[in-house]
Amino acid sequence: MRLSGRNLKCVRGGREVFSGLDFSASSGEIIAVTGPNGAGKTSLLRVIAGLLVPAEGTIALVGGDAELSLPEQAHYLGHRDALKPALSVLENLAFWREFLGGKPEDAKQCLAAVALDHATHLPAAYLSAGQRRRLSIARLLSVRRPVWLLDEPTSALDAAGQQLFVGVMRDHLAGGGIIIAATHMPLGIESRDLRMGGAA
Ligand SMILES: Nc1ncnc2c1ncn2[C@@H]1O[C@H](COP(=O)(O)OP(=O)(O)OP(=O)(O)O)[C@@H](O)[C@H]1O
Repeated sequence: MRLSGRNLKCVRGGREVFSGLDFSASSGEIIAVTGPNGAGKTSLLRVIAGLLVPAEGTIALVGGDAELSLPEQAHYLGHRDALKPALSVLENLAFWREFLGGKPEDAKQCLAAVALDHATHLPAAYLSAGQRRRLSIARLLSVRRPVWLLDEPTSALDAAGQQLFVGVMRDHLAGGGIIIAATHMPLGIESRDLRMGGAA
């Protein structure tokens, strides 16, 4: 499987954020998108996820499921955790499994992978920032999709959480997945760098 972007241009609010941007990643590869505030890292992830239309350029996923679009084969984890505060940990995961469709994985196992299985019935409103992030990471595991688009995935994670997340990423890559992660911090895993320029 190969995910690539060619000659991508992104314009937001009438201002060019980036142009002439190329990238490619094959199964088992992770790209760390780095650069200063405002460089366009989130915008690039949103373009790949199909949430923003590029002003120019193309994105292709070769070797995926021909019946599905790229957004249907990708998980987008934004830097804000998309959780419903009144629902419990387990109910939040159930919501996402329903929303995402496809074959669901065992919810308890997904929560165990991020060490949240002790808090399944706690309302999301009561979770700490790091626990909310762990629950968002469990969403990546709840329905298998080959492409992971991650925005500051390690923010709010403590050292143990970061270590767990490295294991989660390694398993995904070993299974032939692709990860594109925007980050200001080292991911703790060998990655290729895509450096974006621009001013704050
Ligand atoms: N909805 C919007 N309308 C207009 N401009 C926007 C919008 N969203 C983002 N921008 C602008 O696009 C540029 C790129 O923003 P983006 O969030 O992609 O940067 P980033 O590299 O992810 O930054 P950070 O490191 O701060 O997260 C910024 O100048 C930002 O102000």
